[in-house]
Amino acid sequence: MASSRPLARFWEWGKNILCVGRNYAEHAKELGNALPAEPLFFLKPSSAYVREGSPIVRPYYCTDLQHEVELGVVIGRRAQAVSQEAAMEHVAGYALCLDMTARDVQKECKKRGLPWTLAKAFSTSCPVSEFVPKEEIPDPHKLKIWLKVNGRLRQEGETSSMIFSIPHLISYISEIVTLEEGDLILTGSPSGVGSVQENDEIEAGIHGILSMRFRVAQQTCPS
Ligand SMILES: O=C(O)/C=C/C(=O)CC(=O)C(=O)O
Ligand SMILES: [Mg+2]
Repeated sequence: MASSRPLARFWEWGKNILCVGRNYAEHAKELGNALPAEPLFFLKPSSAYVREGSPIVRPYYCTDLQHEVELGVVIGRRAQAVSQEAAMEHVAGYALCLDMTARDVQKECKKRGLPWTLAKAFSTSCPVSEFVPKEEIPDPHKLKIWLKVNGRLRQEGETSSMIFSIPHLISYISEIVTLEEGDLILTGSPSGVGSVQENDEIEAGIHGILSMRFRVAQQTCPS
């Protein structure tokens, strides 16, 4: 049953954030990864959301915080094992997202065969833009997403370059995790990911649709 809560504020719902990785060939290559045979995904908690006006906080245990700009897909209707053909009926809209990553920690986790939670799921690791209703984006595979740090372009990618399309991702994920209204899927980052420092300003956008800005802050080490 549809909820009466406005999806335009989906980040307040406390629902799941599912993040797809290695979904752009150039990005998989820049990190030295093979192309995936099927979608790779991981989770962030909903407390990872941060909105414009609040900073992205680099965790005290991280020495290399990196940006990944990604198109987010907001689920509007429960999806359990849906076909690719039916998948888009479950989409309510889109948002621009950053998959902030403690890259040094992720590298260590990969080396030791540990989960990526410390690298990907910390508080403020998921900055999000305004919600864009699906009617305003007739084809989500024809978007240009970009990211600048201190005014310098770092990332620019076409969503047409995704290895697995949005219907493919929804269908695949929904066979494993039942998707619910208010859930968000981050569809993976194009190439150009890089480090940010305290006080840097990150600006990111979907060309012709929206942009957002965040400042980077440093978490103090808990005593
Ligand atoms: O395997 C790695 O070294 C890194 C993978 C990622 O961080 C995956 C993503 O989050 C992405 O491609 O967007
Ligand atoms: Mg990512």
